[in-house]
Amino acid sequence: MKIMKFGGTSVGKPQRMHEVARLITTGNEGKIVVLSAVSGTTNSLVAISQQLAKGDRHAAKALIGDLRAQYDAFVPELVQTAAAREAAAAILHEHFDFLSIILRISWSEALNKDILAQGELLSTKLFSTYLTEQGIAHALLPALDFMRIDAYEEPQLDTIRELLQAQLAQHRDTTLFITQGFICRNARGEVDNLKRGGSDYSASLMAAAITASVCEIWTDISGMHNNDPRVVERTVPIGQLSFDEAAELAYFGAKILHPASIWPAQQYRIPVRLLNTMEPSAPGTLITQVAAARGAKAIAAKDGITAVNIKSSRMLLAYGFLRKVFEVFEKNRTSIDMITTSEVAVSVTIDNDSALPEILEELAAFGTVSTDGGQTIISIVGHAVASDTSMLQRIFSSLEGVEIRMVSYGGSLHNISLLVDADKKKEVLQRLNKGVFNL
Ligand SMILES: Nc1ncnc2c1ncn2[C@@H]1O[C@H](COP(=O)(O)OP(=O)(O)OP(=O)(O)O)[C@@H](O)[C@H]1O
Ligand SMILES: N[C@@H](CC(=O)O)C(=O)O
Repeated sequence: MKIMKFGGTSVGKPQRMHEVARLITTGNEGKIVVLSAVSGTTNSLVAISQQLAKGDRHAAKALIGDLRAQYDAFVPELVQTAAAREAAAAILHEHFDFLSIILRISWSEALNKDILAQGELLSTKLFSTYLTEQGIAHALLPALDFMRIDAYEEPQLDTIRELLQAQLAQHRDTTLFITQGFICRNARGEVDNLKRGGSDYSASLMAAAITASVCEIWTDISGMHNNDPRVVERTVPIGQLSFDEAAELAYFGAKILHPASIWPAQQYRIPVRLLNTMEPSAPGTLITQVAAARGAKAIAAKDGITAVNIKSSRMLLAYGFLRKVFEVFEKNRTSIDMITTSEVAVSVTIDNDSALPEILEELAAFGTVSTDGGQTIISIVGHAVASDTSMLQRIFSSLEGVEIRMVSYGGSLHNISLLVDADKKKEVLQRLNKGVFNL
């Protein structure tokens, strides 16, 4: 059995859903098809929720009206028969009814999660209606019945496996299943999600739960490219990556994959394929345990980084200082990406500044603390890239004149990272494309 995950753009138009139906009905292997919300829907739901949180019901209502109009136009192009249109109208009625009820109740974090879940519920139900209209046998599996996260928002893979297997066992004669990405239930039993872009993570967790033959991630580009195609003009697809390389790229900003989506596949040795719905015959990228080649494969950029600098003469010849610093971040559940130290100073970077005031207050006990916001981590990733003896020279000569705030080299053989001001990101990515890949 395999997993096929289709992202927002792959289900973003009725014609694209028709194309997805063709793709999932080729071959005899059983499939669990994981869908994202129609592209733009989750952004709209976030905006609706934000207006409600601010108490602006009028603005929220207008946004709900706009979203409804988009779905009203979507349905007649998706399905043709009266029965299917009636079924689709009932689905819209149910979910937009919910969205009108929320205008009358007070906002809470739990309600926010319920609002965000509507996108994947709508896309899967509408897609299922189309499959039914086409006479394609399938079962719609409610992800809320088997996707689980714990109190620390970590997926509970064993529980997911047990619950998903129980669901599949109820449909022994079915070989095609449709389910929602992104959404899950939390430790309190409430509707929750795996964070933005989390449908990839859902797919990989499901692949691990059923030990799938492959986890296919279908999107709008033919595989992982060597650089961010949104920023750099000339980029090329990468045929093969190891799990370690893909994980580093996803974590350090390659948007095509959710950062956490590699570990479940890697743990259960399930190959991951990145494929293009718009060009299904393109080879895309295959991600497996081993790296096919050494050297730089791709460059990624991670935005929204803050550097925290601690200067202290007490650090001089002292031991245990770094442990105390790290404990502050651990206590505040904030992970560190890059670190550099000298004998009297340490700088670390974080991508989540929600606990920054608490962290700064606690660090002040150790020395002088300062921060630099608006930073970007640029990572050059590839198997053993750090042991390529000409790599550092190529990186630095292509970046001559650009101020580099931090360098991480040697922590991982597969990654060289630089911290630069966010407004230098585009220039750095472009210059490295030439310097590292000759493109
Ligand atoms: N290195 C890279 N290689 C390929 N695509 C990249 C890379 N870096 C950024 N991207 C962007 O990632 C996009 C695909 O990811 P995206 O998350 O938008 O897909 P999606 O199929 O809409 O999925 P979802 O709805 O689940 O988020 C591409 O359109 C591309 O612009
Ligand atoms: N719909 C969610 C999840 C996903 O598409 O992967 C989002 O836009 O973030």
